[in-house]
Amino acid sequence: MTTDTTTKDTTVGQTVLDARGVTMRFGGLTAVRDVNLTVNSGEIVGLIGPNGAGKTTFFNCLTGLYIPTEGEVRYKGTVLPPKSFKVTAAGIARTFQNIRLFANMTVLENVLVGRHTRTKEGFWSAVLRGPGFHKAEAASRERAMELLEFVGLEKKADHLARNLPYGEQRKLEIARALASEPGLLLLDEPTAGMNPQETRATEELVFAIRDKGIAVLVIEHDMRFIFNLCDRVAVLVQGQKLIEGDSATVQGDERVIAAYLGEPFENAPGEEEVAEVEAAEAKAEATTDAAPGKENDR
Ligand SMILES: Nc1ncnc2c1ncn2[C@@H]1O[C@H](COP(=O)(O)OP(=O)(O)OP(=O)(O)O)[C@@H](O)[C@H]1O
Repeated sequence: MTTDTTTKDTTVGQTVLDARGVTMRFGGLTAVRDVNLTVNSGEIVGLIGPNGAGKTTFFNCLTGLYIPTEGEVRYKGTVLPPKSFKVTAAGIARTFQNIRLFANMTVLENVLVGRHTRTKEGFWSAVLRGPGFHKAEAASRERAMELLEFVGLEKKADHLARNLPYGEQRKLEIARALASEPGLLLLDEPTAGMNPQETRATEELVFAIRDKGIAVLVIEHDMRFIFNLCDRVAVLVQGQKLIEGDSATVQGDERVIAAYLGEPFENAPGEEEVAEVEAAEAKAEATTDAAPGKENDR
C-alpha cells in the first residue's frame, strides 16, 4: 500500500449520509422498518444483525437499487435519486455480498470500468478516439494503477479477474468501487470467506480508506472485525434498528446478545450438548460409586 495523491477530507463530523425513516416492504413482508442512520465524514460505521435482519435490503435502499416504500436518503444534504448510477455519480460506491466482477476482463480493466462515472469523455469521443479521448484514457489508467497499488494488486493488473484468489477478488471490488472517487463507501460483508490474515489485511485497508477521507459503512458478521474497526455500530433486528452506539455499548447490550443467541453461533454449547455432558458425568459418577472396592475406600 502506498500514499496517494488525492486530497484528504479531514473534516470530521460533517453528515455524509442521512437516511431517514427508511422502510422497505416486499408484499406483506417489511424487510426494513423506519430506519434512521447517519454516517459522518471520518467515520467507519458498522451495520450488524442476524441473518435476514434487513441489512442488505437497507444497503439496496441507500444505493438506488430499491426505491424505499417510505423515507428518504440524503448524501451531503441532497436527497438521492433512486437510480444506482446517479447514486454512484453523487458519491456513494459499494461492494456486494456476492462478488460482482467482470470475470473475463483484466484486473486493470475492471477498475477502469469503475471510473466511467468520473470520465467526462462521452460516447462519440470514445468512438472517434481523438486527442481528448487519449488524454482522458491515460489519466484514467494512471488513477486506476494508483488504486491497484493502494489495495496491493498492482502486480496483477494484467491478470484476468477470474484467475485471482478469492481474497484478491474482494480487494479488486474495493479498488473498482474507489475508482468512482466516492465520499462514502458501502461494504457488504467484505471479509466473507476470508482467512484470519486476509481479514486483518482488510481491516487495515478499511482504516486506510477512512484515512483518505472516505467515510465507510460496513455490513459484516465477523464481530471481532466490526468491533475493532468501527467508531459506531448499529444493530438491525427484524428490519428495525435495535440500538446504535460505540463498540463497548453495543457489545454489552443484553438485547443484542439475546438477538444473537436466537441464532446458532460458533462454539456455543447448545442445550442438547449440555444435557449430554451432564448425563455422561452422572453416568461416570454412578459407575465409580458402584466400582468393586469402592466401599473399602471410604
Ligand atoms: N427482493 C426481495 N423480495 C422479497 N423479499 C426479500 C427481497 N430481498 C430481501 N427479502 C427479504 O427481506 C428480509 C431481509 O433480507 P436481507 O437480505 O436484507 O437480510 P440481511 O440482514 O442482509 O441477511 P444476511 O445477513 O443473511 O445477508 C429477508 O426476510 C429476505 O428474505
